Amino acid sequence: MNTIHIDRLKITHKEEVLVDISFDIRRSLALVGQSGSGKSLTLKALLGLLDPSLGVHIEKRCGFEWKRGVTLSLVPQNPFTALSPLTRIKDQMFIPKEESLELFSLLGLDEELLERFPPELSGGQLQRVVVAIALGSRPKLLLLDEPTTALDPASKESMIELLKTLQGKMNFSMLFVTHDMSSASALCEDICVIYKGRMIERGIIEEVIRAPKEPYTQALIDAEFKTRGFRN
Ligand SMILES: Nc1ncnc2c1ncn2[C@@H]1O[C@H](COP(=O)(O)OP(=O)(O)OP(=O)(O)O)[C@@H](O)[C@H]1O
Repeated sequence: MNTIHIDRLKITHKEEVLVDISFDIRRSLALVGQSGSGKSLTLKALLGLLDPSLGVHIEKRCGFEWKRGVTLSLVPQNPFTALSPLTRIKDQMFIPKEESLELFSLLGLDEELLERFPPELSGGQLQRVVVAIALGSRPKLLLLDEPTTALDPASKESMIELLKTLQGKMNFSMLFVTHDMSSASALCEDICVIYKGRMIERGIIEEVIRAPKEPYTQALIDAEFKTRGFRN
């Protein structure tokens, strides 16, 4: 697995610089920050899906050939709105049936679900279908936009374990965008903390959680773990 480098990703709106960051993705990187810190803009810029009113410039990106929907796939935040409710799941897979069956089996989904419409599935099942669709092109980099937000704690945990298993089997890198430190640390090896569009701290996630250098990182950790006694 190559390390993916993103060098000076800059997003502007008129005179204002909304995002200006560089980061490396080894196996898995969590981009963590509060609401409005620039996480979604960063993902959209990588996908080439930014609002045209915004300026975007990426000085350099390397590590693999960037092709949206082929080498680069997105697991969106909300599985309920990601799929067309009036189209059977099988007609939203866009890959041969044998490959859909293989992915469904890897994801622990019953093949009978392929015949159903999205509203006939649970939130956890829908999220796994969305992951199956994203993995259909065998991407090199999987972008994850808070994909566990809509799930209950047990489904959240099993989704994270599943993503790690799939990564081992299918060999892709992950960029996980979230404000949730506990999910970030459960899924990723590295972290980049983002504040107002700038990287303020990065490193191996376990080390950053154990000894954060920045008060902002500390506040994110406290917000997530304090009540559960994580650090005591
Ligand atoms: N089209 C736009 N034009 C101008 N400013 C924008 C636009 N889109 C986003 N912004 C601003 O850029 C900043 C970063 O927004 P972004 O959506 O990336 O935040 P975020 O970290 O993903 O937040 P959340 O966790 O709430 O999704 C915010 O201040 C937002 O108001």
